[in-house]
Amino acid sequence: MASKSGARTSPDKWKPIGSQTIEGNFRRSPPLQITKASKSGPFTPRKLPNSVQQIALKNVSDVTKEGRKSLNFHEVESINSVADTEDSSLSLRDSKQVPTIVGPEEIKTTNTTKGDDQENKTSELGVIPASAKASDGSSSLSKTNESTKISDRIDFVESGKSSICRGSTGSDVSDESSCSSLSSTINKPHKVNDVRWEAIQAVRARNGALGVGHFKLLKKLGCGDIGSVYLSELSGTKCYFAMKVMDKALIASRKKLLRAQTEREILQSLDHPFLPTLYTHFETDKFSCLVMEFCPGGDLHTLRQRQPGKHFTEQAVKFYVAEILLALEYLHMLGIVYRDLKPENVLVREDGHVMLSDFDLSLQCASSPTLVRLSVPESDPLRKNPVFCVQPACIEPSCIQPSCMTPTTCFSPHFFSSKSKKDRKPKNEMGNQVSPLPELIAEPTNARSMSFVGTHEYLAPEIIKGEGHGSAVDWWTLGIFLYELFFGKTPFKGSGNRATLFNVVGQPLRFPESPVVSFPARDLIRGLLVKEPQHRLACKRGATEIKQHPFFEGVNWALIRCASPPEIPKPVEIERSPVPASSTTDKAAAATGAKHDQNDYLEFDFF
Ligand SMILES: Nc1ncnc2c1ncn2[C@@H]1O[C@H](COP(=O)(O)OP(=O)(O)OP(=O)(O)O)[C@@H](O)[C@H]1O
Repeated sequence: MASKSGARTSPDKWKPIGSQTIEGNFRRSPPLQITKASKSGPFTPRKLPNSVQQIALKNVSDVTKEGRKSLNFHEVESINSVADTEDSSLSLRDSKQVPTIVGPEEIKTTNTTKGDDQENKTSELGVIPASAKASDGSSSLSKTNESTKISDRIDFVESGKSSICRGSTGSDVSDESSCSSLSSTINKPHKVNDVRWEAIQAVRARNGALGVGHFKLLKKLGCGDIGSVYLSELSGTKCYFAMKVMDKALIASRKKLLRAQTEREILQSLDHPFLPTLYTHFETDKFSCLVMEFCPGGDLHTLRQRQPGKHFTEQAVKFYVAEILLALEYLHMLGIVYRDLKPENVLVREDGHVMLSDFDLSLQCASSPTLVRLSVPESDPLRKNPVFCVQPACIEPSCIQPSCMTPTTCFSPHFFSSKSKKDRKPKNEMGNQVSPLPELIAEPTNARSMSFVGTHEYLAPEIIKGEGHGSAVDWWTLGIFLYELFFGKTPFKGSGNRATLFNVVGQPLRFPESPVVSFPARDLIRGLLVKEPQHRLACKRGATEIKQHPFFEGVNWALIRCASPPEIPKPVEIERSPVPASSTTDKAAAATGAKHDQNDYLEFDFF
């Protein structure tokens, strides 16, 4: 129950940065997720009756027409996997339209829900016809070996959908103790100076466990596949949070408990400047709630659309990609393959730095980060004073705080190299730079999944081809991400999702003539978008390889979080005045079953 006490708040007057344009902006469809159970033994495709497959296929087709949605079609477990993230489901990560296929029961539900729509969607993800056009019209891909493979993959996906057996590993993830990388929500050493963390701890110390009664829900921020997110205030503290509220019965009926659990467990384990903080989580009879850091700056997709030409400058791209790279490196260290990188999943914090959100498609597996000492010449001062503060360790406050007293100097100009042009190495030598520092290799190299997971335009070729994938998919998606931030579009987008998949596998990478993007930037994108994962940049030494690329030349990795962001969101306004009856918040409240109490806070009947 939302508190009835406290000053009056007008949730609809709350204005996040860019809220004026966010609503009007085109927002890509949320991800499609097709999932099949993980299993612990060797993968054996199972088939459901054709009729069932057709229904499943129709729903895949349905979502593929919608645009950029994540696919999550888990077919085989990963080696060393604690758990692949999903139940056996096919779902559309769309707040309005979320058909889900898990087992026969759920297919039935979906069938009912989708009704007439299904017929004309069947062909979209069916076997791709021999004459299928594979690109935006400029180039076509007739049925070659590659296209045959994609078709086979789609057939495989279809057959995979029919398996309703949840693998034995599917429930392992529930046991926190079974995954050494997961730690308690309480244990967040990097939050010691965080006022929100202190406020939460103070309530905890005073009242014991936190519950929904400690929060005022102010505004609905958005809706995902497994829950709705609300701006909330810890009562009496003026500390704001994003609270994700998940209807337990609903997610259970849609076989998404495992996804919700995966997300919670991953969030619990995180303590990194560019990843979300889970302040607390609690359950009511009906709802499961995650209280996270609130990002008032919206997501990077929306922010990009507000830029001149709808693309970021090189300096801005460098900043955002550097932060996301560190986040991915940290995740890989924890044995988490993220799998769903895209601008929509990158949220802009109050201070303009970014964080990667949305972990329900991630793969958890084992990782053994290794510190590799490179040979350093006798004369090198590093030999006497070796620098052991490798990148991940540098997120420790003790490591970077002293240098962070003047935040604006960390990124610009010192974030970048101050070398003059003539001091710079020729381009052909640039790729061979080797850092004398110890290198951390954080790749979960043994991770392998056969799941069909991600967002069409971001899917790595090995996922589409069903060859099994590992952490290299995150480096592929980083390449697409870079490309999109630079050019305002993704490189392989076709006229439909099927064409996009063909293009990813079969079309060469091309760059538009404008905007003009530097050679190192294009070189990095090329390195990341190598179709064979074993030849892709970072496939061997992970993020370390990418950090050493000339595009990031001069970046002070340890101090990025102290650097000046390209854009800082305006402070959040929360005007405390009555809410007009027709307000957006009222509509959100009506949609979610919430209503305003006498103080204009959202009050949830279901609590
Ligand atoms: N920490 C946050 N701060 C601000 N807004 C947030 C935050 N987390 C989520 N949101 C908003 O809520 C929306 C729903 O988030 P949520 O993570 O539930 O779904 P999603 O990102 O669409 O993906 P999925 O369907 O996989 O859950 C997001 O699109 C975003 O606009």
